[in-house]
This record gives sequence, C-alpha cells and structure tokens, in this order.
Amino acid sequence: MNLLEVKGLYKSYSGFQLHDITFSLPKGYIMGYIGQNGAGKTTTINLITQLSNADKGEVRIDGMTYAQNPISYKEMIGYVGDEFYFPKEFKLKDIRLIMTKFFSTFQVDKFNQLVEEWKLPEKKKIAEYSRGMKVKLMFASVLSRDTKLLILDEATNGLDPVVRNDVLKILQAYIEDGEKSILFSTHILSDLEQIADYIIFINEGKMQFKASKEELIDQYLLIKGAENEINQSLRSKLIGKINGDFGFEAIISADDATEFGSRFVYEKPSIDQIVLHIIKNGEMTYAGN
Ligand SMILES: Nc1ncnc2c1ncn2[C@@H]1O[C@H](COP(=O)(O)OP(=O)(O)OP(=O)(O)O)[C@@H](O)[C@H]1O
Repeated sequence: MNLLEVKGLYKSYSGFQLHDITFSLPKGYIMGYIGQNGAGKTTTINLITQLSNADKGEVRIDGMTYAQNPISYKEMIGYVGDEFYFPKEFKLKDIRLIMTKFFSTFQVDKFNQLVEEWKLPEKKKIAEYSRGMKVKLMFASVLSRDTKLLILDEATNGLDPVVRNDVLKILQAYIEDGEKSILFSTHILSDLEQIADYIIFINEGKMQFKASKEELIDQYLLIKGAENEINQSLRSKLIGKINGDFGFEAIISADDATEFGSRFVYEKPSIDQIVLHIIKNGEMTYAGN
C-alpha cells in the first residue's frame, strides 16, 4: 500500500521546468530524493506540501488529494527543512501554545517527553539554541503530531555526526510501525546509505532514475585500473571515468565485469560514488533505464 503517490507533476518557473515527476512511496519505507543544486528537489517538496500549486499533476497522501480535504491532508504531513520556521524570540512554552492552536493532533505530553530526552533548554530563546538543538526542536514538534508522511529537505545539514546519528535513529523509529513513510531530500548521501530504502535522482527538473538502494548498489561496480589496459570497446562501457595519478576510476554495469576481466580492481560502490560518476558522465547513463 502506497502512502505517497505523485503522478505527472509539472511546474514552470522562468528558466526552469519540473517535468513529469512520477513516483510512489510505500508505507513503512524511506525514500531519498537527490539531485544537484537547482535540480528541483525543493520545488517538488513544495508541490507535495501544497506550499505552491502544480501546473499539472496529482499528489495523494494515503489516497487523499489536497482538494478532497485540505486540513486532513496538511495534518498528515510533518515537515523539517534546513531553515528554522519558528520565530527566534520564542521559547519552548510559546511553541507549545502555537502547536496546540494550529494542530488538532498535537500531543503536549509527547512533546515534553522528547524535549526532556533531548535536553532542550526550557528557558533559552530559540535564537540562543545551537543548530543541532533547533533541528531537534523541529523534530520534536512534528513527531508530537499524528503525521503519516515526514518530509525532510536538507534537514541534517550542518549537524555534527553524533546529532546526525540521533536524527537518523529518530527516522528509523518513525517508520517502525509500517504505517508511515519518509521522503528525505539531502546532499549527504552517506545518510541515505544508512537509512534509505529507495532513491530517486533528479537532474534539471527531470527524473533520471528511481531504484531501491540494493538494486542501485548491485547494479554497478566501481572499477580501478591502468589507462593503457582499456581498449575502445571497454572505454565505451565506463561511466564517469576520472583519471588520477595512478590510473582511472569509473563505475560499470555489473553485467560488464566479465568482459573487463582480472586486469582491473573492483569494489562495491557507495551511493555517493554511483551518483558522482553518473553526474560526471554528463549524459546521465543509468544502467536501469
Ligand atoms: N518561487 C520561485 N520562483 C522562481 N524560480 C524558482 C522558484 N522556486 C524555485 N525556483 C527555481 O527552480 C529551480 C529549482 O529550484 P529548487 O529549489 O527546487 O532546487 P533544489 O534541487 O532544491 O536545489 P538545492 O539543492 O540548491 O536546494 C531553480 O532554478 C530555482 O531558481
């Protein structure tokens, strides 16, 4: 059963078009939404959260469109971005008030429990919080509501490894009951390596690939070797070749490994390496297409 269904989304700005974004995210799973700066990630997220209207296309959360029931639709979404959205002069008591006023499902007990667990200071103004504290506060406020879809837009930016790890644990706990899902846009691909089930890669407003993380990693091999060992036929199979002092590095489709033979060194690539070489290739070759 899909929690999020995105069908044929289009949005045009001067000099940019988001083109036919279509995907679905099943309940209980985490999807990484990745792409270079300006690829259209935030634009897609804004269309899902209804911060802006699509030119064309449809979004359903748990089967419901925004038009069917705007309040229920918004209640289902928890959003954490890289910018803090509460006023900086607020203290925790003000956030309790505003959340209670705006969200019918806000549970103050749950909020207090998270705030205590994460040692967020009661008396300090938000302006005096560290970046990690602010991120945890945003998570505390969304996790205290009865949401079904958590949308993260660069939410783990600028966090130290310990806090980032805490946040990743929070995300894993969020989907544990198999009823909720997470759409996670980030440039920190090692985070996705750790927790994402599916990856979507967009470039210049168009989807380049969608695949499960395992599919993606199984599909490719990282290959290293000496330049003079590659003939014309092998060269055409290298994706995003990078030359270094000690030879070249690229990725290849795992199916091509036997043709390359034992003169080369092979490694299992990380998501980061796959994306880097695909981008380097320019033509966005994806073995799954
Ligand atoms: N409100 C807007 N008005 C005009 N152009 C916009 C607007 N919002 C986004 N754009 C343009 O849409 C394109 C995609 O922007 P978007 O913020 O979706 O990229 P992104 O993938 O989230 O990038 P980043 O990784 O840098 O955050 C950019 O060219 C941007 O200038």
